[in-house]
Parts: sequence; C-alpha cells; structure tokens
Amino acid sequence: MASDALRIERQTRDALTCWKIGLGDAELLVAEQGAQLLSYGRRGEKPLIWLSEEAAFQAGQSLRGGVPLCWPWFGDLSRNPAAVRDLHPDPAQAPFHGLVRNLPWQLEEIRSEDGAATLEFLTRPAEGLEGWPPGLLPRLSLRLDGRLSLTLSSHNAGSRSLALSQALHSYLPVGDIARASIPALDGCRYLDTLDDWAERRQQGPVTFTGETDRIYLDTPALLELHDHAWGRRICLEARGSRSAIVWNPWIDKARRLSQFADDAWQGMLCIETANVMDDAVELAPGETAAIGFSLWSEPL
Ligand SMILES: O=P(O)(O)OC[C@H]1O[C@@H](O)[C@H](O)[C@@H](O)[C@@H]1O
Repeated sequence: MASDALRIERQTRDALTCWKIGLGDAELLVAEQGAQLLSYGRRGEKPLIWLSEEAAFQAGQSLRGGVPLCWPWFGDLSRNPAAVRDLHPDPAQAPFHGLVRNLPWQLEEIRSEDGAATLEFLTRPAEGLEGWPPGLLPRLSLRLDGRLSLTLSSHNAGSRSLALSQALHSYLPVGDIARASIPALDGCRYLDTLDDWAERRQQGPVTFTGETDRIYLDTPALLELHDHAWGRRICLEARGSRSAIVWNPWIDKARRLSQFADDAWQGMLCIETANVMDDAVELAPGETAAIGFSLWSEPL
C-alpha cells in the first residue's frame, strides 16, 4: 500500500535544479527555472504530462514539454489586445510567450497538510527586462493531492492599472493523436491562427487531422481529452479562465521545432488554460488575479 508521507528530493539535471515530490502513489518533477512542471503521474499508470525525450535541461531555455508559463503575455505580443501590447515599447520585438518561462524562480515554501503537498514559487524581474510592468508580481502554486492543481497568481503592487494575457501551456500525452478528441469545445468560437486568425465556430468535438493552432473563446471550465488509444480521459478543470489554446504541430512543424523528435507530434497535444484575447486580465493597483487548473484522469 502506498505511504502518504511526503517525499522530497532535490535533483540537479544538467544545468537545472529540479524538485521531485512524491505523495502516496503520485509523483511530480518541477524545475526551478520557469517554475516549470516537467512531469506528473501516478505509479503504474501512464503519465499525465508530456515531456519531450529531447528536452534540454539548459539555463535560459524553456524545456519542450511540461507546463511552461506564458506571462505577462501569451504568444506574439503584437497579436494581443491593445491594452496588453502597451506592456512593451516594441511589441514586434517582444519575446514569444512573455518573460518568465526561462527565468530563475525560487522555491519559497513546501507545505504538507491534510494529505496534500503545496509548493510555492516566486520570481522577480531581471535587470533590464523590457516589458515587465513595475510592481507586477507572479506566484506559482503547485498542489498535489488526489489531483494536481496549478495556480498562477499576479499581484499588481504598482500604482497603475494594467492588462496582461497568460497561459498555462500544458503538454498532454496521448496514445495516438489521430484517436484523440476534445468534445466539450463543441459550439465554441475560435480563432484559427493558421488561417490568418479567422474566427470560426467549432462543429462537434475537436479532432486532429493536421497542424492545429487555435484559440478557443468562451470555453467551459471542464475540458476532457478523450484518448481512445489508451482508453482514458484526461480531465482539465480551469479556474479564472474562459479561453484555451489547442495546439499540435503535426508533421512539418515538428521538424522545425526545437527539442522535439520528428515523430513526437503523434503522442502529444497542448491544451493551454488561458486568459487571451477578450479574456485578458485587467488589474487595478492592489488587485490580484489567479488562473489555474486541476488535472486528473478517468477511464473512458
Ligand atoms: O515553440 P514555443 O515558443 O514553445 O511555442 C510553441 C507553440 O505554443 C503555442 O501556444 C502556440 O499557439 C504555437 O503557435 C507555438 O508554436
């Protein structure tokens, strides 16, 4: 029988410091850099988070897989709403997916209470980092109990109102992308970034037959990824989010991606819990906003 004792192990993987946390039969690995969750699963079961077999544990470079944090803007800043674009003097030159995914974060605390373990990570802006609004502070909380929950909160300790976009860029494993679907997005509006950002409406479940890179809007809180190859559903329940990105690079883009095997697109996809486009966050001075998800699996 699994022990409920908390297991904590600090590891050095090439250039990165990581923490392996176990509780009962659940185990996760998180890198201090980017506060990036790298793996999560339960003993004897398939993983619930995908990490590239080519992931590079290098300083200053986000690892391919896990849950990179896109903050305080998602994707190409120049495609964001005007209030978010205002964060940076030159949106066209701003780094893709924001500023924090390859910054050092500090593990501030590990707590264990009521059968749950919680890790809190903080980071502060590096000197000279353009686009970081004065006084905006992110915090990532990772909670392990029967499920895994991530919460990214942003506190505006500055004196001006500001807007931000963000995403918890979850890479999820599937047995076969051709036999995976997301039924709960049926009927949602989406922007197809591969077709000049045309707005469309999802008809039926999302399925995958080619490169897919879409921003879904007005999304329901609970998205289930049905994996018919592995006979399970991955449940992703969002908090503080009404938008989601669904991404699979397919064959050609897979060849161009860093830290990504040519055939890896067959066994993964991203469902990113987000605040993007008209779901971007506005924060008055003194306010805090939080986005998060809980993740678990059930038989299909
Ligand atoms: O290679 P990156 O910067 O990690 O981005 C990966 C993908 O992230 C997704 O969120 C975007 O929608 C894709 O367009 C992008 O390719």
